[in-house]
Amino acid sequence: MSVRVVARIRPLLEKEHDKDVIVRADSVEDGKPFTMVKIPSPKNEAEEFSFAFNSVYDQSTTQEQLFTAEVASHIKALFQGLDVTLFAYGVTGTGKTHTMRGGLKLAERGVIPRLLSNVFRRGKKIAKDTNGETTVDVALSYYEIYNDKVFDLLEPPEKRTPSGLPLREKDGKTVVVGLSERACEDLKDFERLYIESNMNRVTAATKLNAHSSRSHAILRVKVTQTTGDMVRESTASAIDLAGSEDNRRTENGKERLVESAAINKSLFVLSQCIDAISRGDKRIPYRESKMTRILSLGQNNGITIMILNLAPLRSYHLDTLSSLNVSSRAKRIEVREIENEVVYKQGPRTASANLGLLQGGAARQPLRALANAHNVHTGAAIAAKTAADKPDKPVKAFSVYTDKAAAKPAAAVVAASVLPPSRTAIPTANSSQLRRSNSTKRPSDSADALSSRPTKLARPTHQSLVRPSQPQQTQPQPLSISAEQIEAMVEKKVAEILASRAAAAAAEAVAAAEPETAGALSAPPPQQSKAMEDEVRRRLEALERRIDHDERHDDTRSEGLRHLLQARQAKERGDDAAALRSYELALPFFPGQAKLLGKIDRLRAKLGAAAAGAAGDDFQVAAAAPRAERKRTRRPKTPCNDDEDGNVEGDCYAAASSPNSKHRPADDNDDVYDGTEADVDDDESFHHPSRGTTTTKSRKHRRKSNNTNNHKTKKDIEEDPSNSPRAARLLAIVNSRDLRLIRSLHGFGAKKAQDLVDHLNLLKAEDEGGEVRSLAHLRMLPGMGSRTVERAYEGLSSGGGGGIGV
Ligand SMILES: Nc1ncnc2c1ncn2[C@@H]1O[C@H](COP(=O)(O)OP(=O)(O)OP(=O)(O)O)[C@@H](O)[C@H]1O
Repeated sequence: MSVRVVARIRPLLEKEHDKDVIVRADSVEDGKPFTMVKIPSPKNEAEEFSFAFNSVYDQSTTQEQLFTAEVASHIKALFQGLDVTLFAYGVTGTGKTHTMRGGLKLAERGVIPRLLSNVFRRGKKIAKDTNGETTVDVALSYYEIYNDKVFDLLEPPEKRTPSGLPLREKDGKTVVVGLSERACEDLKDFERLYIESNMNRVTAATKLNAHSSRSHAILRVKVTQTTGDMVRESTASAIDLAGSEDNRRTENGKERLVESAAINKSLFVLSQCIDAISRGDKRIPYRESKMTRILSLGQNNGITIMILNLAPLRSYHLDTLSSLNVSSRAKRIEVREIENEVVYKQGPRTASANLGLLQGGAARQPLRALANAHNVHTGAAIAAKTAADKPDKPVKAFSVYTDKAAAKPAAAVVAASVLPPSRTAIPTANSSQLRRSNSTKRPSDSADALSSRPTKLARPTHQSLVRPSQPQQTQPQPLSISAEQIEAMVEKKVAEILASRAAAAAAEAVAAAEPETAGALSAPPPQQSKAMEDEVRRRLEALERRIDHDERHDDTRSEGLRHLLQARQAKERGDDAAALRSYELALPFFPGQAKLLGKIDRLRAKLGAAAAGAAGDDFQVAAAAPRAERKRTRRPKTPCNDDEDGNVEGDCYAAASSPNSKHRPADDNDDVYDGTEADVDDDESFHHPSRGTTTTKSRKHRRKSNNTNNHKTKKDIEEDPSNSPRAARLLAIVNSRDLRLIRSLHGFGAKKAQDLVDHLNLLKAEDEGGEVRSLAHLRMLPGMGSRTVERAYEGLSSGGGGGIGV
């Protein structure tokens, strides 16, 4: 199934004129629905370009018509376990937000509120039809990608960290770590939450749109259907992309330009992904922007609908052509229309327990991908045959292992009760596919079941679905594998290997020495046997370690990553003590990781040295400063202002040539440990915005240039300890949190000032007082640094930032 791409041409707005209209909807034949967009060539008005789409909606299309035609039919599929992704794409001011969100009036409501309304209605109907046997829960998460950083829209802006939330890959999907989720009871509940969260979204007036979205907004609606032990989860994602902008037309100011660059970059990456997929390239540049990582076009299963929004005006001519080009290529993207698997809270059978064990203990209905599940039409021949037998069966792009031979399992019964025939009608988009016939299914306990099934990555069962402990003997045993069982399996394998090697070696030796006795196998020479044994043991140990690691990996990794994330956030706050604690907590999850150990050592040394050197420090904090802050502030005498991650703002890279710094690799500010690269976001997601994207090169450059200021910074500030009038004045300005005053400091732009205020608010929210009490403390805040503090400090003496007298 391809991505469905539809185009919507918006009507003229107040000051727009008919004479400027150049885009129109057309059909291939008179009387047929519109499927073409026509637009003249920019070089020759007489020549017209045509772009074909799955559907085209002209200026007269209402919100309701669009929803009914494009979205309503997929709600059924959503409840059948398919994920549904809807996204609006187009130039700024073409109606994306109008299409997705719409207005407040009933008729003006966009796709999102209508989708929710339908989801709640269907959920209620299911509960009613099953007499409450099936419950439907709806939960929302809502976030934005602003300047390539992810922020939770369900949380107030004060709670944002400058670097936003990191991404990780889980079960083949990109997830946002630390994103909140809110249960939603009904439409009213949703509307309250949605309106509230939209206030947190970054929008601003630009020349092209009075309420331009400056971020990509992603709403995820998780639908969970529970019937007894069986849980089916599916997600509808509605994405309102920010619009591309031609900055020659927007007359954007500095801040808008930065946003615009981030928006344009991510949309450019999206168009590159679309091109690469439609060309069949192996490498798709998803990872080059967070938006494309999250959208995962062509990688996600389920149904994807792209709504291309167009303005009909000449002033958009080139932009319109460009977005028509990109989106018409998107039609070629194939999406696997695969339902999410049903998960059982409790294992329905014991026969397949071993399979469950090897797959990480998750009690799931095992699925076997079709040879070409990617293209669901490959099942057409089977589909045609099956259609005649079972016309009401839903479509699947995989076959299900059944346990027909085994005692009647709960699985089949529950599946039937959750999706009664009346509700398993094939979704429109699905109508060409049919379920494979039962003849293709194999019982899960057949002899070859284990060997012939494709390997699946072990996935941790969702916590809420973890099987409750079973006290009764008669209940199926929990799916787990003990260390003894692993040991026994490995022992057995090793014994077999040893025996066969010994036999082969003995046969070889005998054959070489005495051909006539070749038939009588004797033991290999003791030395050779010993060497073999050692070798096998060595491999055995490695295997054991790997099994042990694999088993624990998924479960523990997220816990470990959580600690790493907390450590990073603590560091961003400048709270080294908390960072150290979190790193130490993470250590058991990444045992022996050199990088992590290095970080811990450095932090310990830093905090220890700070404590030891506190008495002689020129920048002692005031006695009233909180303990954690004192720890942060008492730094080693080295005028090094890096944040132990190598993120350097100030003068520390005199230390770059010191023995200590040799141990610090250039990319040492990744919280990436063996096997977890895909899980923790890149470096840049942890960067403070004011630093921009820090490449190793630029970091080196900065280190170099900062070296030259090394002496000066320390000397100057030493002459002016924190309690000097000038320092007090600087601190008073900072602590005022007054953006205007802070911006008046030398070296502070709007962004730096805003970041500083955000950070102080964060400290306050976290009960750390939110006051900066010394220059040393100030230097340690994210985005600050010796150089910044020095400039601001010097600037004060020459009259800058003079709004506050002390
Ligand atoms: N189908 C429509 N009917 C009526 N008004 C529309 C329609 N589409 C867009 N508009 C109006 O056009 C203006 C721009 O629309 P909107 O803000 O949705 O654009 P956008 O593509 O989301 O822009 P940006 O990318 O800058 O956020 C708004 O005033 C909106 O109300």
